[in-house]
Amino acid sequence: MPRFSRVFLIVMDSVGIGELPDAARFNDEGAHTLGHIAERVDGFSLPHLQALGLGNIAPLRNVPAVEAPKAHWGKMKEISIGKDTTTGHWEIMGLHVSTPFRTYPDGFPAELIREFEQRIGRKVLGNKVASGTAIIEELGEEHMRTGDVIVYTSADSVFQVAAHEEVVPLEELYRICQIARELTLRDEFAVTRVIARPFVGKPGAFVRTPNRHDYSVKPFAPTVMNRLVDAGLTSIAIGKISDIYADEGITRSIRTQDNMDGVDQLLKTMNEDFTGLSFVNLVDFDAKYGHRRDPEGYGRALMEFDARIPELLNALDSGDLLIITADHGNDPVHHGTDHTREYVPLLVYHKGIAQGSDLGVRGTFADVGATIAENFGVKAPEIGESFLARL
Ligand SMILES: O=P(O)(O)O[C@H]1O[C@H](CO)[C@@H](O)[C@H]1O
Ligand SMILES: [Mn+2]
Ligand SMILES: [Mn+2]
Repeated sequence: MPRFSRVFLIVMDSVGIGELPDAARFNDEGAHTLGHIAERVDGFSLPHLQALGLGNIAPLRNVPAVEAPKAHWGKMKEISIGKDTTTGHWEIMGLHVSTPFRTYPDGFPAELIREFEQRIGRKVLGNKVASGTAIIEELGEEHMRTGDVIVYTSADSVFQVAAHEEVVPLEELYRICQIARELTLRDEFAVTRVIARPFVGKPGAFVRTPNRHDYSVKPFAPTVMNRLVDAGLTSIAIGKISDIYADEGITRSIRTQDNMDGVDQLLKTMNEDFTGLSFVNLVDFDAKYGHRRDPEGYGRALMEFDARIPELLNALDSGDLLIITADHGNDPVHHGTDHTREYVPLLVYHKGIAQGSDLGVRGTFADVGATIAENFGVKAPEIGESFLARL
């Protein structure tokens, strides 16, 4: 019998809590996603996360440490060489990404673009590092005129294809991305994720739609989620989770529209009878506010999430475990528009905690995966130390 029959895992995408010791290697000295938002945003407060012990992890303006946190608290270090979503999530589930994913700071090689253009029957615009909203402003009009697709990348290992939904119908864009996926599985053009980035609207007022779709490579080894599925347990993926793990180790996948929908879907699974994991990624923090360097928007999104915490806690049964964490930072006051190399917060709650305890600074994100593995009695990942006995 597992100690907890259901584990609910929430990744607040990009909600980092201060620079990692090796942040300088990533040009991220001084980054502090939560800290800088708290400093910057007037009226910022997170009363429910505060009650769980968020302010006990690190000093945050208006989110003080509390005497008796309702949850166990700590922060976790990333040992993998990377600060992208895939690396962070794979490490959470027990993989050490020791060879960084290949990136393309100067755009993709001409041979790849040529072959891609031939295969899709359209030309390419852009082919450079860019912010997704900026590049559609820059090239969207030309794209609408010519039908050429916009290709861009970032500090992550991503091949992103942006196209207007009325110029390139969604099915075609997805087909185009399948072709890009095929081409970038080759070693010489390796890319972790191909992402369809459809948008709508008129020049000067383009908006991206929720029809984004990611095509990720499969994890290079079985994750804790694979072990759960192999043991006949349930593994529910909500939001981007199925994309991030390329459908590996997942028994059911639920798409979401936004953060609040992600919380709604997680709550629905709390009303279901199952044994295993229900795992949600809340991507708006990162995609809508972190990359856009919008601390106010980010702060509001955090407060909106905070307001849902009581519902989540109430929906839990006595045999449930709730873990809240993140996958990397994305400090909205940091230079550039990319992720930041940070610790991630760790809050662990179940019914019947008289007073939470300090789980300390965890050596790897994989401590979460190791805990889940031990709880369900499946093979432990090669990295990570379970904190199950501390709960
Ligand atoms: O600027 P946008 O298009 O949001 O892209 C961001 O989203 C990508 C995937 O999460 C990241 O690699 C970053 O490039
Ligand atoms: Mn992420
Ligand atoms: Mn991101």
